[in-house]
Amino acid sequence: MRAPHDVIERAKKLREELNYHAYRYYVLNDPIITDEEYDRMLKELQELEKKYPELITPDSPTQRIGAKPLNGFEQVIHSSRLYSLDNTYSEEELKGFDRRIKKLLNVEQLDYVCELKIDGLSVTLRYEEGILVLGATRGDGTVGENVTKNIRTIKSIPLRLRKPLTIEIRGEVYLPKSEFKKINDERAEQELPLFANPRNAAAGTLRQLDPKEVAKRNLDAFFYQIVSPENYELETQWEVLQFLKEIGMKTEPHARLVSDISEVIEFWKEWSESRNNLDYAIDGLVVKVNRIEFQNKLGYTAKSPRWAIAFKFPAEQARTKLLDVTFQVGRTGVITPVAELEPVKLAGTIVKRATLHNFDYIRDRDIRIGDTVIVEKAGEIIPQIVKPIAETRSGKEKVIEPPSSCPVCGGKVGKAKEDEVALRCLNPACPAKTERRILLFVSRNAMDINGLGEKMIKRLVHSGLVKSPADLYKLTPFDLAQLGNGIGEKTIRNFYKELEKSRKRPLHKLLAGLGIPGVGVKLARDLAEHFKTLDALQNATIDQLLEVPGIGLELAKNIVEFFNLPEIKEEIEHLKKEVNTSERSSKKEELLKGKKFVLTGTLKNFTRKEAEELIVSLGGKVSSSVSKNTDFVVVGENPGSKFQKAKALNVKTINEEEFIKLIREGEKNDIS
Ligand SMILES: NC(=O)c1ccc[n+]([C@@H]2O[C@H](COP(=O)([O-])OP(=O)(O)OC[C@H]3O[C@@H](n4cnc5c(N)ncnc54)[C@H](O)[C@@H]3O)[C@@H](O)[C@H]2O)c1
Ligand SMILES: [Zn+2]
Repeated sequence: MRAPHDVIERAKKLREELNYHAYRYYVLNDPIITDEEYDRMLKELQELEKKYPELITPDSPTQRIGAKPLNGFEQVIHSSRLYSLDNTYSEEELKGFDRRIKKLLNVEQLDYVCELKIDGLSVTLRYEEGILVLGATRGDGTVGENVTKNIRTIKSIPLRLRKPLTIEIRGEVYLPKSEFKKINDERAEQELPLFANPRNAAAGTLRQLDPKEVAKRNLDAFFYQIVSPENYELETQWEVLQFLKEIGMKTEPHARLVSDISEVIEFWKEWSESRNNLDYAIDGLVVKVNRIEFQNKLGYTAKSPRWAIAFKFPAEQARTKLLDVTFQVGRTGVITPVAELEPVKLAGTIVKRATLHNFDYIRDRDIRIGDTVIVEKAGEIIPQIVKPIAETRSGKEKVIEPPSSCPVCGGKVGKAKEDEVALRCLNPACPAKTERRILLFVSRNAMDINGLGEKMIKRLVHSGLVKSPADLYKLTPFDLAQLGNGIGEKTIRNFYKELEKSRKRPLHKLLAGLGIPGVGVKLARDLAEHFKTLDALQNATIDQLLEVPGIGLELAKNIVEFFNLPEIKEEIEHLKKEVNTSERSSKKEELLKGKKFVLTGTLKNFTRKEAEELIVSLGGKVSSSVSKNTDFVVVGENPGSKFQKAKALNVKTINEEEFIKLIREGEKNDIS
């Protein structure tokens, strides 16, 4: 039967759309539709192609997986293909899968292994005689990217196996949720686009060209597959998992062996509920036929194994009404439209507001006030509006117009650069901008001026007393007292104490507080270390900036541009008169010299990585196990066995507060 014209057109449209979104997802790591929407379109195309096989083109998204490797990495031709997985969101379809393969195998009963489906990206590792020699991404399944150097930075991946095997092992690299949240917080602070979910963040991280940058983010990995398991006398997937553990690979600890599809469904229900308790994102289960002999009999389609299926959890989405749109003005004047929603329950919390990103986003999706919309929470980030449901419109919905003037100061709005998506308030003196700039300047990672809360900053800015960070240093007690209510003598005294301390902070703190586009806490440190003084950095050329690891051309240009802005030049002249502008670090590096630290449990103010970096920057050492030679064990929440061991060995333990004290000590010494 020949496909009718409209079907041909529809298939073409779907192919184009799917290819575009696959490109955004796999190559740019920046999807703009949800996985559920993508999967729905893919299913529609699959069904059309099933009915009219002549519609299948070699480039159809139903025939291929992933994407071509990025330029910049050496290509790796895989020894055997890496496949994608078929997926379903429905119990009925899962039962259909069970019936189908039992029929194909001609058996009554089947064992399955249920594994949690980690939302990361697949990698394949090659060990030769026990030594890690290659790590590669999946790419398009046939050709991947050689990311060995980046893989080596992942601490849980052994560089040497417990047995001297030559073996190829596959698994999933992921970014822990806590780390994902931290990276997005940093990006939000810098007004950089956020990663949509941990998977995109993990892919964006592993596919960076600079392993040093990769090492700074705590990627982790789980493994679940061995190529040619028969060669190691393994007969089932369950044995594969045990074997992987034996040779030193990390496997996901919740996998379960079951003997019936109903148990799979039970397991799926359990995890749909408790998925949020894990520190890694999972988007479903992977259900695998346990016997490898059966797997081999079933084989593969163009895209995926016939012996496995991803049984996905429903997306964390809900429908609600868009009541209104308000506007938030950021530090650089970016105006973000915010959806005010009829409160709705989503993944256990009540959501009232969600981001609409920018006005192009609104226009592309034709979102209107009064619409019924889909809100989604992806991972841990702020909820976003996915799209309106146009069918439910009454005709009274209102088109959302970008504001013609700044909602805070009434100033002119426009785009800073022609190709920019964001709309900005162009008034350099906009109080909303000033407020945000001051907030950044006084924050803990920057100048750390305690005792200056959001409210007080608001009052200082609105009274006109503070127009820039340097103005903080010119405030008189009289100015402060004048602000009225709640600002007593004690508050004022405390403020001056903190302000004085901040004058002597090292350069990297100042840099972190200036709001240089694209420069977060870590880069601020790197820049300070490299250039030593603010003068040197201010006068740095693009070439000199490129010498700093982690700084690319785009960023270097932005930094130069930033320091050339007349208002920034002026601001810096003022600041130079008030605060230290050099990175004096000699004494600081001595502070913890030779001291050995072990960390256990979760800290509230730092990630593990940050704490480790701090210790190292102060001359200390961090090791992973407690011994008699350990000087301090820093104990966070829910400490592990290291805490017991420390007590048993009589090693000094300190809590987070004491740890912070120790470090503050470092900063004081550094500046005195
Ligand atoms: N939103 C978008 O624009 C967009 C675009 C393209 C693709 N996607 C999404 O990407 C997905 C398709 O991507 P895909 O081809 O990588 O497939 P997939 O992520 O759905 O499933 C296959 C992958 O699962 C991973 N996996 C995790 N745990 C596993 C385990 N225990 N055993 C085996 N594999 C495991 C492996 O990396 C494997 O490659 C779909 O869910 C689709 O919605 C979204
Ligand atoms: Zn404004």
